[in-house]
Amino acid sequence: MKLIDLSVPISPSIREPLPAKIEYASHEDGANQAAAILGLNNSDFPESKAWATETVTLNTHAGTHIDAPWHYWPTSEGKPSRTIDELPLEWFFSDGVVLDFSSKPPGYEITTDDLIAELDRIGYTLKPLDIVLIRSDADKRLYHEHYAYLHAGVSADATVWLLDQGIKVVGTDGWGWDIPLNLQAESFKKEPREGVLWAAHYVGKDREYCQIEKLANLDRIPTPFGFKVSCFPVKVEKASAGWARPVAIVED
Ligand SMILES: N[C@@H](CC(=O)c1ccccc1NC=O)C(=O)O
Repeated sequence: MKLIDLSVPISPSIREPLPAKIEYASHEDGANQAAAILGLNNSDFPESKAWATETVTLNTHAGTHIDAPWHYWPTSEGKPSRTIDELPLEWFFSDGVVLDFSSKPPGYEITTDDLIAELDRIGYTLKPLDIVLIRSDADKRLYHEHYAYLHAGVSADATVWLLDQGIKVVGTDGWGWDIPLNLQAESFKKEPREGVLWAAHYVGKDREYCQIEKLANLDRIPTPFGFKVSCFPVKVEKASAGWARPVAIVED
């Protein structure tokens, strides 16, 4: 069995609007802290060393994470949208499928026809609860200053089509599921109209689903299907997303 890490690190080096902040406390800092809490001297600990810890300030959408329906809109399918802590675990451990759009340029909008053509090419028919992973190789540009703008996105129609196949969890190795936000804004400013800004995300108003953003290493999964994906989100109370460490599980 082979396990493939599909996550990016939580790192301040990734250029995001709200990047991660990590304050590292050394073993010496830990001895000082423990001494203060316990009424001891730091020198009471061996070599004045105790716990190393980190304090992380992190938006729920920074790093590899899973969006909950609440992220998209206050309601979904006519009910209050579910938050990340309310979703069934069964959605996050299932058969995986990689659809390869790495030959498409950054900013390309993937259509329903593109999805159907790629499924045809790999010879696979989607079934309910498959986890569909969109590969654009944007993770290879993870430390680029414009990383957030350098992926192929999925159109609203194509998103609806995936959900029509019974899919509940989709994923992308790009910064976002939609085409890059700068292209959405440009198009809207040229001709203000509905269906341009965050179009695919808003599909979640009518159809309950989750999307994994900022995946990595989809190119390392040896087969387009015939593997499992484990991607349990961290249970952040009442939150619009939870971080995850998705893994592809490939049997020998
Ligand atoms: N990728 C998400 C948004 C996102 O990641 C985000 C949204 C608001 C504030 C911070 C975010 N991520 C990290 O800074 C999107 O495409 O909408």
